[in-house]
Amino acid sequence: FSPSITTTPRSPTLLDASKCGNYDYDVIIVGCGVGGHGAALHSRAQDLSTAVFSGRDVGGTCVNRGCVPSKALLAASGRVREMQNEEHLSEFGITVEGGAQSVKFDREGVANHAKQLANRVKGNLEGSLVALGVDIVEGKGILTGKAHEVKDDASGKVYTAKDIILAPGSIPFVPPGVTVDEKTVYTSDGALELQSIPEWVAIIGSGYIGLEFSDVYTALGSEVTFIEALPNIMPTFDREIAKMAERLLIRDRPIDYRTGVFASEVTPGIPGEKPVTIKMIDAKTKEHVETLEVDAAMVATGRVPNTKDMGLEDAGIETQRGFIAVNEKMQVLTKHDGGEVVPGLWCIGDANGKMMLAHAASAQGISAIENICGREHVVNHDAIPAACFTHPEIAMVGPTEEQAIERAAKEGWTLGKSQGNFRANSKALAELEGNGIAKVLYNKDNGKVVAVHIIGLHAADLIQECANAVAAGTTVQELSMMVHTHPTLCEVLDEAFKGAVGMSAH
Ligand SMILES: Cc1cc2nc3c(=O)[nH]c(=O)nc-3n(C[C@H](O)[C@H](O)[C@H](O)COP(=O)(O)OP(=O)(O)OC[C@H]3O[C@@H](n4cnc5c(N)ncnc54)[C@H](O)[C@@H]3O)c2cc1C
Ligand SMILES: NC(=O)c1ccc[n+]([C@@H]2O[C@H](COP(=O)([O-])OP(=O)(O)OC[C@H]3O[C@@H](n4cnc5c(N)ncnc54)[C@H](O)[C@@H]3O)[C@@H](O)[C@H]2O)c1
Repeated sequence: FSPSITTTPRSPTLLDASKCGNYDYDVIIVGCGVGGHGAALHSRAQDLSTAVFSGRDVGGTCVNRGCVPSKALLAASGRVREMQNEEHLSEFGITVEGGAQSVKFDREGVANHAKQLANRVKGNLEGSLVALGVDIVEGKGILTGKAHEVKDDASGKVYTAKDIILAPGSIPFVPPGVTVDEKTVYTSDGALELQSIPEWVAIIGSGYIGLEFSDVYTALGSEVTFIEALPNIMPTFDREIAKMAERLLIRDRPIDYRTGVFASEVTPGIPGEKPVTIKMIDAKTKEHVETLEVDAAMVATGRVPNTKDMGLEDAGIETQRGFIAVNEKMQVLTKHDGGEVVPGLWCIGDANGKMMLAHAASAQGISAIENICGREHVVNHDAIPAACFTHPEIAMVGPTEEQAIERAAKEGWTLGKSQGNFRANSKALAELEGNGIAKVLYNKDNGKVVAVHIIGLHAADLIQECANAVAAGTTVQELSMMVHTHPTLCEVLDEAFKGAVGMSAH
């Protein structure tokens, strides 16, 4: 996540709050993750006096314990995988003296790369806030129960603002019965420190986090067993893509899995002395099915909002499993069903549960500020892309094919489908990465792109063109006439767009 500074730096704002009348600030933001940071930058760009409560955690999950360090681990481990793959190297005509297996890595060095990158991005983030004149309050912000007020839990000082944006983010969800010691049984928080590379690690949950870490672990030499509660592995992904991912990311690697089972009891071990034990029960019958003894277990079973102890009850706000209800404009509602708008209170990012992605949090922050400024704005969540940074990557925008079929039937339009292939793409073949597809789903009646799912080299970068198309309502007819650079991976999409209108790509 790279912060962009878009306005002229100003001096601190506390004393020159010009628009906020009787308040200390125009806007106070509680939480300084990417959501809070995005909101703060946009708030200053509108010349609003702005303060952020950071809870001593500038950058939040994404920068310190999420996107940034995990991508550093994936980058380093991906290189190890590639350089140790003798067959792959020999196809390029490359040999490594002493054999590809002589390529070594240093666990601490890899871990340091992740840590240093996180610190660097955190510093950049903090620097951008300071340069723009955002006041940073280091403590935690707690609603006092009186409108427009936030208390600093460290000093007890109360600050006021015309508008308050809650951006407290999320923390790992640990299912009941699972004991985490962050050494042998850990969440992503512990895993990112890469304290060890276990010989055999069980990963509980086959979502984004589980998949990305299976990529890191297998590249660094571990064997992985997935434990997934739902009947399919990778249950939240488009089925066709998940099947292909199973071939590319699971079957060819030292990975096996159990599906339809809950990890009901997980007990930490002692490295080198006592294994981690994992009792599994059938997801339907709840009967014990198996007990595994492994070197380590990673808990990747989703995330829950970090909204405890921030004074929500005192402010008359009822949460659902901790999630704060918001309307389309990001205004906080008193409750999830039939709640009323709480004036001057907004919630963005993971805590509102709309979409747990860094760029979604930031986009919601910008949107909230637009609405605060009186310019009505609604984020189109259907046009927000997502990516899983495995090797190869998986990326998508819009509903899965299964969801799109349902949507088309319900709304009465015809679903079209067209595919581009990496195996026919010159750039992919030059990289010896011919595995993968790009699937474009569109509305046959008006030509508009509904969703795109890609698995293949640099899918995370390729998806942006598709997200822009969904956002702008571009049709496959228009896309098929747009010129794509040759030779690039973008031509995989060109093939799919052209295929949708009966043209053939070169
Ligand atoms: C391992 C991992 C990898 C990920 N990879 C990606 C990825 O590649 N791409 C992607 O888009 N997303 C990724 N995510 C998800 C992404 O990190 C989150 O969606 C994003 O961080 C949400 O931003 P946020 O601002 O809502 O919350 P957070 O980043 O969680 O920030 C909230 C901040 O508020 C602070 N806070 C909480 N309460 C208070 C309070 N009362 N007062 C002051 N401060 C408070 C918290 O300490 C935290 O610093 C990943 C997550 C994980 C765990
Ligand atoms: N690249 C990215 O964009 C990225 C990367 C990592 C995380 N994230 C975000 O972080 C959030 C959390 O990721 P995640 O992978 O933890 O959650 P997830 O919701 O993607 O996947 C969790 C999986 O765990 C399974 N599960 C839950 N309880 C279980 C149990 N007791 N036993 C066995 N399986 C169980 C679920 O069925 C599900 O498949 C996601 O919402 C994602 O948006 C994004």
